[in-house]
Amino acid sequence: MRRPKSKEFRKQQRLSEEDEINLLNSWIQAQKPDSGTNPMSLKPLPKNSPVGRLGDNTFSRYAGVVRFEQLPLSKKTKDALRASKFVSMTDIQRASLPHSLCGRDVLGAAKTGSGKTLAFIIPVLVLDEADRILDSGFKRELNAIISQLPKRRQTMLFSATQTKSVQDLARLSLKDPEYLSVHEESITATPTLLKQIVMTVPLDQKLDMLWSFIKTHLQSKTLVFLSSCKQVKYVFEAFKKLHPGIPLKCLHGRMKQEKRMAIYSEFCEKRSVLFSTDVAARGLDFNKAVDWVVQVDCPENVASYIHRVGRTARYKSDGKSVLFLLPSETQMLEKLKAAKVPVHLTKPRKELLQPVSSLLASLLVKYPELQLRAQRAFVTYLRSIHLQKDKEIFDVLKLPIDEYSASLGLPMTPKIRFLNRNIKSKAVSTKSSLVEPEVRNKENVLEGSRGKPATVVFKDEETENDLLHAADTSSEGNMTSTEIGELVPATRLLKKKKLKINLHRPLGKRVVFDDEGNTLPPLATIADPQSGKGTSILDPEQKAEYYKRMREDLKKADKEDKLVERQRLREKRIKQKMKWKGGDEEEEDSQDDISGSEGDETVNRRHNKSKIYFDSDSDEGERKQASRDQLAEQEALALKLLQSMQA
Ligand SMILES: Nc1ncnc2c1ncn2[C@@H]1O[C@H](COP(=O)(O)OP(=O)(O)OP(=O)(O)O)[C@@H](O)[C@H]1O
Repeated sequence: MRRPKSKEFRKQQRLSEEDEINLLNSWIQAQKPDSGTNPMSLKPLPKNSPVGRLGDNTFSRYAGVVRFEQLPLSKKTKDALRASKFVSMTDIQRASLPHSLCGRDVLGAAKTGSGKTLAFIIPVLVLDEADRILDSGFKRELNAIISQLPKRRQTMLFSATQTKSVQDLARLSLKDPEYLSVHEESITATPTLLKQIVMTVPLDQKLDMLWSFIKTHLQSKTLVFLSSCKQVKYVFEAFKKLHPGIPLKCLHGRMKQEKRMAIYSEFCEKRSVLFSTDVAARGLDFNKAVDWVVQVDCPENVASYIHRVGRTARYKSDGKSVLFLLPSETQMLEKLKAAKVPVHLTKPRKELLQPVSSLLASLLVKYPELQLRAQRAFVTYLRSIHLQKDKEIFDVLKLPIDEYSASLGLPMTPKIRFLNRNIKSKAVSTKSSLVEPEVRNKENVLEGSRGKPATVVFKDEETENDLLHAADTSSEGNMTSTEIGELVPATRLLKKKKLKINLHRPLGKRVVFDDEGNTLPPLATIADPQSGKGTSILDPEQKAEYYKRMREDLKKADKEDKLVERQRLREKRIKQKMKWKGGDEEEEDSQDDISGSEGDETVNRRHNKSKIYFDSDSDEGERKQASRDQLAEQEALALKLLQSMQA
């Protein structure tokens, strides 16, 4: 048992802490770097040169040093850094720590994964992801926080895509902040070890493409970005049911914080695919490297792109990313280029495409709740495009909605009310009539999905360079719409005929034609004494004979039907028994996909399994009885019919 520390000991400790603070303060004040300078431009201290107090009032220089040990930090902080194996500082830490330690406000800009967290954690503090926090979406929350802060304070703002807007900074009352942007001279805005690929993919091929990517990268840790919670939920649930051979997980803003943390830790530890919204786009450092970042839906702007891809290739690791761009979104390439983001435009190849739409369609028949998810995913995607600010890139009117709906496995295109309302007026002037599919001109809507049948996809991991077939150009090459069309033609075009119901058509009349093509009234072949067969049937004796034969035929057919039905049920029973026997193994195999994704679901599945066993058993009996009843009913009905005809 730990003995309580004596009063005297605590006093001693307090005094020595006070002494340490006084010493640190004197050191900080004596060696303050000049305001407006970047300490990185100073020479590092020579190795083994003394650190701390050198004489009565002389201290070692701490601006420009490279090791944490050389900074005026408390013993506790230094011990913790050493224990975490942080020895040398990164650029942003070297540049900002000397200023922040002497109490100055800081505006820090450095690439993703470059160590900004420690740069503010050490002096503490903080508004991280500054540009996002200053976004209008967080206005109320930020104002509430600021109202609780003391007037005299030190403020530091950090981001990989820093804001310099005077208006934003005024809101936080920054006082002469030190602007420290350590990668401004860099030729790229993203980490050097990040390999970035862009592919144009028509909307209705996105899921085929994603599925193919996952199936060909089973050994990778992959982070997939989609634009809404509902899309994340649908793709996660549907793909999970298809068992791709790698654990799947999902993360979105509707999850509780504890659940998010659990998924985050699991993803850090295990090779898996994480489907996420932008909730995972910023600040998250997955400590066991993410191999691939896949952006299925185009990010809202370049800043968002940079943060998303920044989840891989962190600090000194390498990483890869791929962005699927719709043919109508290729403007994004120009914006990335202007922001110094080096992307390689890659031609997808057809050999490895594994279409998933038909599998999804079968799943949706089997699981009605999944169909609901698919409908929601469909609507929220269109809404997200509709709400995007950058209209140069995002144009909901250019989307092939019927094809997109079919690609999600949906049997019918759901109604899109918000578009109906907003586009009605525009639809008059625009050729693409998204809200009125029956008059839509296919040429306009299927932009980029014309041409040869399925090309596409990804390369196997081991032979990656062969699989990701480099395009003629990098992002510099402008693509014409014809090129785009040839590049990624549609996997399939599901054309739907609009069925028209003619309310005025005559009802209940069957038209019969004779050999010359003349119309005859219904049942004329039986009733007309001149028409061969009909004559004989109307003869009473022959009629009786005819009904007798019919009855016998019916009985015979009934017997055969019963036999076939019995055989079918027997086979089904045997099949089911075999399935139950082999069920345990199958369940274990599928655990891989289920475990980690939704913990409680594993338990539910186990429950369901036994439930299915008993339910299906009793179902079988009921079904047998029902089919017997049905046959008896049909028999009785046929007899009744014959009798009434005889009468
Ligand atoms: N001085 C250091 N020495 C070694 N590793 C470091 C050092 N500083 C930070 N790291 C490591 O680098 C990785 C990235 O750091 P951090 O998460 O702070 O990046 P960031 O710049 O905040 O990125 P983002 O903009 O994406 O939030 C982390 O795994 C962190 O542990």
